Amino acid sequence: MARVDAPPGSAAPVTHWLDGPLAWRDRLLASAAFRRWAQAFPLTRWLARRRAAGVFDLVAGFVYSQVLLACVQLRLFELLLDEGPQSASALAGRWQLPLMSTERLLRAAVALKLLEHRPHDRYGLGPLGAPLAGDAGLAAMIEHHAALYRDLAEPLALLRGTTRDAGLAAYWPYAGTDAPQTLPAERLKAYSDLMAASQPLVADQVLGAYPLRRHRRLLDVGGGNGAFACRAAQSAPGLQVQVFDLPGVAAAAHQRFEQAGLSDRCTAVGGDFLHDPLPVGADLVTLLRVVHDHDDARVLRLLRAVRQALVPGGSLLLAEPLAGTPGAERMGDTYFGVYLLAMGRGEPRSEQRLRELLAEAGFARVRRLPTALPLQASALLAKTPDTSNVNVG
Ligand SMILES: CC(C)=CCC/C(C)=C/CC/C(C)=C/C=C/C(C)=C/C=C/C=C(C)/C=C/C=C(C)/C=C/C=C(C)/C=C/CC(C)(C)O
Ligand SMILES: C[S@@+](CC[C@H](N)C(=O)[O-])C[C@H]1O[C@@H](n2cnc3c(N)ncnc32)[C@H](O)[C@@H]1O
Repeated sequence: MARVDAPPGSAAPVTHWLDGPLAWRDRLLASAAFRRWAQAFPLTRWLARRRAAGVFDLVAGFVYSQVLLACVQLRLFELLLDEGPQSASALAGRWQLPLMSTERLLRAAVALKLLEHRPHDRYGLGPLGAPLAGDAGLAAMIEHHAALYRDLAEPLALLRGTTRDAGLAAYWPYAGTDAPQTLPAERLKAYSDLMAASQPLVADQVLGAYPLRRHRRLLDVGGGNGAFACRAAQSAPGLQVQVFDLPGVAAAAHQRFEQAGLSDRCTAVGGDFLHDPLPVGADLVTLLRVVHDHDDARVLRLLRAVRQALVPGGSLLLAEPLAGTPGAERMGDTYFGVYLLAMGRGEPRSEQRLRELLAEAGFARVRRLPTALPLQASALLAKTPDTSNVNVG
């Protein structure tokens, strides 16, 4: 259905032939009498129950999240994986928590499928808890949400831009300044460590979708403290890898390369990718979880700089969660839409919008690389024209 916008400044109401039938449907669903009928009538009861459960999940979502946070803070999933099923009293003793509240938490986690009841009154991992056991990236992300939830405590203040406790804006200091290269190293460390911890979630998708062996030289722009660069170098033994990030972050990447014994193939350059020239000569540039942090004007500047830096015929691999991902719509428009609003800059973009920006920056063929779990990252591969990089606008 095409969206119909009122022309700017016009007061004439915009209508569509579907408005009438949809208004009728809305009034029906909003009617308590209809809902009473639908939940009592055998043929519609299942749908009424499913809708009610859907609404309930929206109402209770924060409670679910905090049950999960308590499990993560108690390292419950790792414990059950390493030591097997446990009784409530054993866990209460270990955690020095009252037995009653331990049981309350364990039963809450069972209902959320994080845990399962096991024979002899014990608790084991459930189907949603088991994948979390030992996943340091997800655990770090779950613990990090405390800052997001502080910003969300008053959602209307967030929408009006009057939030008092700017948790995420302070956490991501580059989003609130036009001089990010002057940020002190200690303000870069917390987010860089979180990105490194959660980078496997992205690297698994990217490297699964696009093996790097065909490339000679990779430039990871906004590459953080080098976690992806190390994975990339390990996945393709002939590859030279360079990270470009803010000076304090690039210094941390340099240290990581030394510690990993990869300094002969991995290097790091510090600078501001919106103002400083990028190192030239790569045949592949990666932008992983970078573009959605910035508004369109900055993204265009960045994409043009990337195009300049690439050798003719070189490729750009852009990976991040996309808006409108089928089956993961809430991840893009709800989660990242709100997250980036709280951060103070950027937006989740659809594949179509990214294609437009890439075309405007002078990239030629763009194709979607299917990733195994688009919820975690989608990937687009764009090519520079085979001729030299002149006139990139
Ligand atoms: C064999 C048997 C018994 C059954 C077989 C049935 C079967 C096949 C089951 C499948 C089991 C399975 C393999 C499950 C796998 C589950 C997985 C992989 C779950 C993964 C979940 C990932 C999640 C929830 C990721 C969340 C990511 C988040 C919240 C990321 C946040 C990122 C942020 C905030 C980034 C910030 C950066 C910025 C600022 C936006 O630039
Ligand atoms: C969300 S993080 C992603 C890091 C990494 N690509 C990953 O996926 O783990 C964005 C990165 O872009 C870097 N960045 C933001 N603005 C920058 C700028 N103007 N110049 C250089 N790097 C910048 C940040 O320091 C940070 O490392």
